[in-house]
Amino acid sequence: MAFVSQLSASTVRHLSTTSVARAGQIHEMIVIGGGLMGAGIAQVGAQTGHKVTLVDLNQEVLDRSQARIQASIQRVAKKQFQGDPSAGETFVQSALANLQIATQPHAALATADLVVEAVVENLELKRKIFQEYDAIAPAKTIFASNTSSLPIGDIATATQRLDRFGGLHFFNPVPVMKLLEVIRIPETSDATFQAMLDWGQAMKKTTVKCQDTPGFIVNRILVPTMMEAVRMVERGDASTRDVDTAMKLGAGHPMGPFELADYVGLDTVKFILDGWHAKYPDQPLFKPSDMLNQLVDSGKFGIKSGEGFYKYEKK
Ligand SMILES: CCCCCCC[C@H](O)CC(=O)SCCNC(=O)CCNC(=O)[C@H](O)C(C)(C)COP(=O)([O-])OP(=O)([O-])OC[C@H]1O[C@@H](n2cnc3c(N)ncnc32)[C@H](O)[C@@H]1OP(=O)([O-])[O-]
Ligand SMILES: NC(=O)c1ccc[n+]([C@@H]2O[C@H](COP(=O)([O-])OP(=O)(O)OC[C@H]3O[C@@H](n4cnc5c(N)ncnc54)[C@H](O)[C@@H]3O)[C@@H](O)[C@H]2O)c1
Repeated sequence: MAFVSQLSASTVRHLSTTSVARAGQIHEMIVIGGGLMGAGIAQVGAQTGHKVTLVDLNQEVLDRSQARIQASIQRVAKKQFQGDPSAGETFVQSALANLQIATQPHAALATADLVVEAVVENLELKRKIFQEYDAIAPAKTIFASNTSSLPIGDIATATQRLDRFGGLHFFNPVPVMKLLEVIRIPETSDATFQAMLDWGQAMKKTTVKCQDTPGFIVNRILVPTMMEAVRMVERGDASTRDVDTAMKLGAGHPMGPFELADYVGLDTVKFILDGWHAKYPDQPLFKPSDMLNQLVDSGKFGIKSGEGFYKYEKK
């Protein structure tokens, strides 16, 4: 004890990180939240040979996640193993064998190398979950959030493992989008950061590194771009359809800004924008928009509600 008290704070931090899952050694992972993103992360983890436990609130949600994962793995297999259906089937079966679902994390947490959180975008909920997990997870376990817009540091401070905390931001649809943003807070240790980068590679994603700043890289550019498109339409400078056509054919984007906003959900876009505006009121790029607010107020959330900037046929 006397020996420890003589060590500098940085040495203590270094010692505490020696037990972190070493680079390239993340085999067992837990994904919290089996919605759109969590199901995709769990799927890719299982497809790439990780032992995955997907945790959500109840069995009904988990059954829906599992069905979505199964359908998506079939699509991946069809594409990857064209002309060899039996190899495709082996791929599907071995991926599914790597995936467990659970309403409680305890059993999996005893040996997990990594926890990736993908529950709804709510700071207090994320903090509460990580605080609970922190009390039971072994020292080696790295914690990460897939948040789109919340500061990683604000989530991490609910735990005692700031050196083993970071951001792992995936893109929708996770099985298709090749990018993974790996985010560090000032306290993230080098060993943790390297382990997250190596894991991104093992997940067959291309990783980029970013500090804990609003929107990281992609959303910091996408959200203001989208809002600039909305403001153009609000001013009557161009139509939504023409802006989308222009950005697809003139800038090579797979979706125009309005199509993309409807795809990710207008409620999500508004939530992100309002959060950033509240935190940075002088930043004109984050200014709210009447058009976006009116759509969300009238329940027009995009594809998921049947209408946003465009109308969609209900499936
Ligand atoms: C605006 C800013 C707001 C920010 C909000 C925050 C959001 C967040 O933080 C960041 C993001 O995610 S930002 C958002 C980032 N996201 C973007 O920017 C997305 C931009 N969009 C795209 O890249 C394309 O439009 C898609 C890939 C979505 C669809 O591709 P498409 O060609 O238009 O249509 P297709 O014919 O249907 O699909 C073709 C093939 O893709 C495959 N496949 C598809 N889904 C699959 C799945 N779930 N599983 C497995 N496979 C799947 C499949 O092989 C399929 O072939 P199949 O023979 O049919 O099986
Ligand atoms: N949708 C996107 O395009 C996108 C892209 C990148 C990142 N994200 C981020 O990923 C996270 C999840 O987004 P999503 O679109 O998958 O949301 P979603 O609403 O589809 O899924 C959230 C899931 O979390 C579950 N959940 C809620 N409370 C829980 C708890 N206490 N324990 C376990 N599970 C719980 C819900 O039941 C639901 O299944 C958010 O932080 C979001 O900002 C979203």
